Amino acid sequence: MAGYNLEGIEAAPLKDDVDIVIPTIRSLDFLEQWRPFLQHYHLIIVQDGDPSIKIKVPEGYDYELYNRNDINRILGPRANCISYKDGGCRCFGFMVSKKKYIYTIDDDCFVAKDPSGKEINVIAQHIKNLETPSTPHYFNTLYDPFREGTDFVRGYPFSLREGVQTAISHGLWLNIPDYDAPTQLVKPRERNTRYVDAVMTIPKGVLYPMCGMNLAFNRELVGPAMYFGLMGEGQPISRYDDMWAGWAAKVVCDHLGFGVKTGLPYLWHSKASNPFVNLKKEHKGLHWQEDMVPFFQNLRLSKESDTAAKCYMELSKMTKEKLTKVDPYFEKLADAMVTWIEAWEELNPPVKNEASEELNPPVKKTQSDGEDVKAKG
Ligand SMILES: O=c1ccn([C@@H]2O[C@H](COP(=O)(O)OP(=O)(O)O[C@H]3OC[C@H](O)[C@H](O)[C@H]3O)[C@@H](O)[C@H]2O)c(=O)[nH]1
Ligand SMILES: [Mn+2]
Repeated sequence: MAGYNLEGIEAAPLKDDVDIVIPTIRSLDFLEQWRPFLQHYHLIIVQDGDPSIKIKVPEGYDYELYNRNDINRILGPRANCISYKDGGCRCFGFMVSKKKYIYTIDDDCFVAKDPSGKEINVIAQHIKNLETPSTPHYFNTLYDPFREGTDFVRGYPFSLREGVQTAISHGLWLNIPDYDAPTQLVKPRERNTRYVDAVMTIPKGVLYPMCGMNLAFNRELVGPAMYFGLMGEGQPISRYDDMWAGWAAKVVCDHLGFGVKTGLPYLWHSKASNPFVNLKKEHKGLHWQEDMVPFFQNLRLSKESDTAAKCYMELSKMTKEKLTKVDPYFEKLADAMVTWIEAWEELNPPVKNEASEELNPPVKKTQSDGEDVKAKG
């Protein structure tokens, strides 16, 4: 055993170091079922769509809620980098958080059970994934060597067994799988009933389709690279928010020496969005991904890019240079990537050392109707 025994992790691990970010355009009733696992954590709710609609947050949760008016007020002209009418708006929550870890979940996701019938504590598993090293340089055939009851197999070089810091933990889904519209159309009744008891590191140099439905990451390592793009209303593409972020964040993690894991935990995805609507939203992505994926596979970031923010600024330049020929949209996206980093750095100024004057006061968060956003419970 490689020495990380997190099996006994308590029900609400690191509750002061995690923010739960939820994009919503419908209802938050799903939080009732999550109380045993999520109620101890602070929520950042990003309300998409019409800001005049009042979203009800179930009693007992501590939260901040931001609608479009709040985003416009806090970011000013830079708000135009945050998607409207697309789940990608969630990344605003990543930006305003001050915590080390983010867990983001969709509002049609529920608690799943493992094969023994035990309810799955997604946060506890994501924290285990993030708090134990990844092994991107050499594949361990017994999967995650840092889990209880497994280890590195014969032939695994000892020089590589320390692993690297884990930046992203990508969870999966029972019931409705995250299929694209064409697949959903030809397999409307397909349900994922297969629970695979494994966590594995995605090897360095390999991309993957990151889904934002059940996702956790270390904000301090990779936050600036987790921009969910410019999608939704007014844009030629939607539902590629998490894909763009996943490709970008993976090349940044590879470059900075961080790891990405996928597998456990599972949640129960309850709602199949309408495949015909989805096809309209994502059809350009189905074409463009044949160019976007090779773009990310072939790019090389410079050694001067030694932080996620610097990597992302370099990525923006490369996006403009290499993808604008695919569609002029990518020039607009490249500019939005720069705006995102500028906004991120304004809301998350570098921490000054003890000797210097007071840290910048945190961004004042108030709701659009003027009352202070208070931790509500
Ligand atoms: O205009 C919108 C649409 C949705 N949301 C919120 O985003 C979450 C995902 O929405 P939904 O469950 O309807 O989409 P799915 O097809 O199941 O999700 C996949 O595709 C879209 C995203 O990339 C998502 O991460 C994928 O899992 C949900 O919380 C909606 O309320 C929104 O804010 N604005
Ligand atoms: Mn869904």
